Amino acid sequence: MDITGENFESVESLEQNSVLSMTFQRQGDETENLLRPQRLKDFQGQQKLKDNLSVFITAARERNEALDHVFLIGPPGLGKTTLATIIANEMNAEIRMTSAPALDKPKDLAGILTNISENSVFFIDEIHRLKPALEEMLYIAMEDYEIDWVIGQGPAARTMRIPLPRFTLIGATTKAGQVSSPLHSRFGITCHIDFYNENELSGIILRSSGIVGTEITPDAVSLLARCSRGTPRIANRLLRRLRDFADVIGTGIVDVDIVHEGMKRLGIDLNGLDEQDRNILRTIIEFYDGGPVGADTLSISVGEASESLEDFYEPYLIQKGYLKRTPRGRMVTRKAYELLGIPCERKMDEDQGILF
Ligand SMILES: Nc1ncnc2c1ncn2[C@@H]1O[C@H](COP(=O)(O)OP(=O)(O)OP(=O)(O)O)[C@@H](O)[C@H]1O
Ligand SMILES: [Mg+2]
Repeated sequence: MDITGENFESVESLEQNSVLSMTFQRQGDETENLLRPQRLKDFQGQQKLKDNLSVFITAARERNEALDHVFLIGPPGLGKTTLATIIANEMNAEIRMTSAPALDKPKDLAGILTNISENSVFFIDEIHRLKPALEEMLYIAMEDYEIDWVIGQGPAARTMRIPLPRFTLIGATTKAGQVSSPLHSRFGITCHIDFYNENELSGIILRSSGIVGTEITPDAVSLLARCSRGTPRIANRLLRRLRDFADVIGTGIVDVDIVHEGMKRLGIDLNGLDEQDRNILRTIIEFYDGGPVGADTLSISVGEASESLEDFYEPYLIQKGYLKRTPRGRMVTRKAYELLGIPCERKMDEDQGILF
């Protein structure tokens, strides 16, 4: 590790910078924070995950230990950051938040690790983007609660081991496949967060409407849940837009008519698909005869960054059975043709609903 004694001086200020940049980012998300549950009991859905977490948290608290390191995996907006905050709250622990792209040099990470308090939570978002040198430092920190520090340069250089307080690392990622296995294996608790079903989303919409003070009818809650893409962040965002429509063109109450009108105006269908979702499916059908088409080619064709195509659009289209990822590229299914009302002339594997 190439941390020199003179770099050590600046470690603290750098650490403050990376935490500061996160603070600014989070200030922009005030409404989201308002709706963010703070306790496990308010976190809707994901029952199995909550039950397990609750056991691990209780056990760690009773032993007065730091919780084992937690790895949170799931598409954007499903509650990774929320869960990290909840875990810290339930552990009565301090939380430090940063994201891997904000950690540039090993000293940035060392600065945070050497400044955290006993049993606190350290949250690293987008952990798949951690640089290799930092990842190596994290291995030792997670396992031995120490970091290696090189003092001096050349032949006079010597390594010092600095002990760290016991802490809980929470790493979050939308791309579990890009996290190296040595890092993955050092997390004692792995949580996969899946898309939410309509019941769970209804619970989230009801809770949020109570917080923001929007009146919404039970039928409208269920309909909105269907249109929310299995994603709490989208459910909350759509609820805010529907509140606008209800206030300006309706009676102030979000009812089924307002949901229908709002979804029409926002270009969202009753499966929760938006214009870009349909554009992706239509592009694969019309330009690539249903596929397969490579991810990079597809991203250029639909004018969407490959990151958001892979992290945001594809997981839901795959989960809903409109798209498949195959070794040769992306392919649409029969369901996609049906959705768009395009006759399919290619043969289908009836079992899998895919073209061949
Ligand atoms: N289980 C849940 N119950 C209630 N609200 C939730 C739940 N999960 C998420 N939310 C709401 O959705 C919003 C987005 O969640 P969060 O920011 O935790 O997602 P994320 O997984 O961290 O997304 P990203 O990958 O983009 O960072 C939160 O502000 C919160 O209000
Ligand atoms: Mg997040």
